[in-house]
Amino acid sequence: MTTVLQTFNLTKRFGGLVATNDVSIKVERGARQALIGPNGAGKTTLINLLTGVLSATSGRIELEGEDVTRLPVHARARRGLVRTFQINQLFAEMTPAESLAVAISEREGKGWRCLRPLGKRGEIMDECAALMEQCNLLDVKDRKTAVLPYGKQRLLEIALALAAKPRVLLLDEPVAGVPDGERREILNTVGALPEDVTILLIEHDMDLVFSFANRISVLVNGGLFVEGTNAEIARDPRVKAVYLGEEVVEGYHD
Ligand SMILES: Nc1ncnc2c1ncn2[C@@H]1O[C@H](COP(=O)(O)OP(=O)(O)OP(=O)(O)O)[C@@H](O)[C@H]1O
Repeated sequence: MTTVLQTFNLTKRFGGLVATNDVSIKVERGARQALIGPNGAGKTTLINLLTGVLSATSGRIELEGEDVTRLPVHARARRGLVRTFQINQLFAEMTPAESLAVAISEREGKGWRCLRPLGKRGEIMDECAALMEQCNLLDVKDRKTAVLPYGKQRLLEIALALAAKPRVLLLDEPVAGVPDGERREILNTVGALPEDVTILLIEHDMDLVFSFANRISVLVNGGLFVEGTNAEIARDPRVKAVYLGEEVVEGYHD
């Protein structure tokens, strides 16, 4: 197996608080890996370190063997390390079709010219349509993002991340805040993501974690507490203990 993303003794301090404590994790190519942990465990901080939103106090991050620890967000994204991001403010006035056309066009270095009937517009529109189909957005493609159901907005976040052609996709709580009736579409879309895209999922929803991931890393107090297959994590009494009786891994069966 090839390691795509790896951290070496990664540490982040905020004053006296150690939010990420000496974390060394490996993500293999094609993995479906989940990052879980109780509130305040350091999940968001770790993701922000991986994407470059935060800079590490010490330690190293490698993407496909290349040291990216000091690279800015956009340079890591260009190398294929992409996260879902909150669209609510960014693209509120645009339709999914327009936002995706812009995202694809930006990736191709063509800026906003895609909105004019010029050049490779046809190819961009084809890719746009394919992404909307993949992410269940065709039925809302011409509606303003601001008025879309929340589940569709989260799907658009995934589609926009896919438009960047990620090699590693960091999915940040894709069903957080989504009403029950809209979750299935997201679970299906996430479940059908292309196999060649490596995925690290941060999630509180254990149904999604156990149905989607094949490897789980548990963070506690900023440190990597335990890592293993779904079955190993589900039966590990230490994991149950750190969640202090929350209904976390009870529902999982081999
Ligand atoms: N910018 C910051 N300044 C100071 N402390 C911070 C900052 N960001 C995070 N922390 C602290 O770092 C610790 C880890 O926070 P983080 O948000 O990474 O945890 P989390 O696992 O994502 O939590 P949750 O599941 O609640 O989102 C917490 O104690 C938090 O208060």
